[in-house]
Amino acid sequence: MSPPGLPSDLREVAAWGSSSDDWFPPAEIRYYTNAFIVKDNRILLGYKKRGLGIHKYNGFGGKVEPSESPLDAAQRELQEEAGITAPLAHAGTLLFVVPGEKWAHIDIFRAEDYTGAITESDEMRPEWFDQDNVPFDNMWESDRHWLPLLLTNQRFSARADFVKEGGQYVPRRWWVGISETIGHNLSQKVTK
Ligand SMILES: COc1nc(N)nc2c1ncn2[C@H]1C[C@H](O)[C@@H](COP(=O)(O)OP(=O)(O)OP(=O)(O)O)O1
Repeated sequence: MSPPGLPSDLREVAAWGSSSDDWFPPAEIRYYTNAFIVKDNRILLGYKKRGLGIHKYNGFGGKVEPSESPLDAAQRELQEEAGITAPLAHAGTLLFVVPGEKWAHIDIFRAEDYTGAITESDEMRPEWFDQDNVPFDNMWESDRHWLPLLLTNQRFSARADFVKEGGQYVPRRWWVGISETIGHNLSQKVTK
């Protein structure tokens, strides 16, 4: 069964953590984006130089600003952080849950092409990886369970609960499912 916060019609493809631990309780939601370029059997990742997820590889993204749609924000963040534009398509969603913090609802996008020159920014150092050599040991721990779905273009929805201990995020439980009906209205503006 899908964990709270995810659509109910999902088929489980990966789960980790003790089912005797409850999922953390609801909190206010903040919206984020994350965008990946997948081209010629390689994936473009960025090494995060500051902020949430510092020193990890990830897609390019950040907070959805008021009056932006998730797609607007994903395009803006990709340009700001990697210097490129791309025909982004929605690939999935990830709920990142930490007790005492707002829930991060992350809309994840992918594209198979881009325009512009890939450029390092203050926040990210872009780097290509072969699809069979993704640096999972230097990424968020739950990424290894949904990124293969992104690579094979299967839409997913996932939840990852972490706790913050000594300034570090430590995984507690995650769950990944797939469905044809995932997603919300991506043209809808975020109002807060
Ligand atoms: C398990 O949790 C997460 N996994 C992955 N793969 N990515 C995550 C997770 N939690 C958050 N993220 C992503 C979502 C965003 O793309 C970034 C965080 O965005 P940031 O805080 O850097 O937002 P900006 O608006 O760019 O920040 P500034 O205000 O510093 O410009 O991490």
